[in-house]
Amino acid sequence: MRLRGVGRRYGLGGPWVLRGVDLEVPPGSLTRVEGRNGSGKSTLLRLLAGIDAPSAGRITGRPATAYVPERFPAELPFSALGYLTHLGRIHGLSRKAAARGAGEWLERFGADGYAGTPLAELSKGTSQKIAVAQALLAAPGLLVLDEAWTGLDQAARGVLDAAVAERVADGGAVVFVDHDPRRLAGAPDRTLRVAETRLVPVEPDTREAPGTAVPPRRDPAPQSGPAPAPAVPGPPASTGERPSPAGTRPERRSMVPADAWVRVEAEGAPGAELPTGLPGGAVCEYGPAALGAGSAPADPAGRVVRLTVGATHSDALLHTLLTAAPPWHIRTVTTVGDTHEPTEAQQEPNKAPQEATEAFRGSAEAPKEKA
Ligand SMILES: Nc1ncnc2c1ncn2[C@@H]1O[C@H](COP(=O)(O)OP(=O)(O)OP(=O)(O)O)[C@@H](O)[C@H]1O
Repeated sequence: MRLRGVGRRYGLGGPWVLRGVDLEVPPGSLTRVEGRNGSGKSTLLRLLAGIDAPSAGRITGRPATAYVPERFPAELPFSALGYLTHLGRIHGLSRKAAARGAGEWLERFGADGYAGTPLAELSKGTSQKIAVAQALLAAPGLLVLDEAWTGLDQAARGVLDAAVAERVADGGAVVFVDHDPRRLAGAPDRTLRVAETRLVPVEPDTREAPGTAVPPRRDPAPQSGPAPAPAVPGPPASTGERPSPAGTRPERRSMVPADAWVRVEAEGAPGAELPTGLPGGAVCEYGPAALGAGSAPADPAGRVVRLTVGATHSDALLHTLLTAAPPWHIRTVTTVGDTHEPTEAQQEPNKAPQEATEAFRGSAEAPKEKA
């Protein structure tokens, strides 16, 4: 997708919020947008998402696009499942595929217990899960996230981190804004700053040190169209380099107490072996060939592992799993002993609190643990 000379101002003769923006958004790229409050980040993201039109310039080559707004329209007269199914249909899925995708994403975010709940009755955290799920379920070519992590609990943020990595690895483009400068740090191909109506690239060496889990894409991203000549070109093609070893990165600031534990359940490809030297001395309860097998039964297919690690090493562990060759699919991320992070149970005291911090349920073989 390309933006050429794009400008936006509100109202006739109003001041320009954006002006002369030239930008290429290639497939398989991850772009962070930053800038001061009121600088025009959301304006740019709405233009990218196609829900607002430029006052000047042109946008061409838009792929199927999904958008997570800053504020979710909670007043819509739908249940959570009905809304997601409806949105799936709008994104072009068949009714069956939309309903299946809606159910899967509700489960993955640990919100399947609220499938029949009207949107207006959902907590802020669950509403945000629905807002994110509606964007993810059609696997869009362009995913635009405006502060999408805000309001999500720790486990759901991990699910979204993993979903972003999956989208980019599948050749989708992701553009995001987040108030936390460390969000997906180290993963974006580029960071762009909105400043005084312009969009300028941020040099990597002026950025804060990285420290989170989502890896750069693993595969070279296909580049399409003629070579760009914009002020802000697309990110360079992947070199196919392996990311720096997990555990060498500074740890991400987290609301999870340092003495909490994080349990990760991951599924490998047939024959996949766990990377050696897992960060933080991760304890494997069960897995292929009963790796360090404990009391829990091994998954019959031998492809599911459950790893427990100190919270300060969880990002590095996720990073290691997601960047393994072949990568491991993250099934659940459960915070154990997290007393600070709001859980669904805490947000919605009248609703069933079971498995409150579970990102999504494991298979029938996977033994359940109370967090
Ligand atoms: N619908 C609108 N009508 C009029 N002015 C608007 C509208 N939307 C945004 N603006 C103005 O455009 C400017 C940029 O707003 P925008 O929300 O894009 O900034 P932002 O960088 O996302 O801000 P924040 O970080 O606070 O979310 C602001 O001055 C804002 O008041």
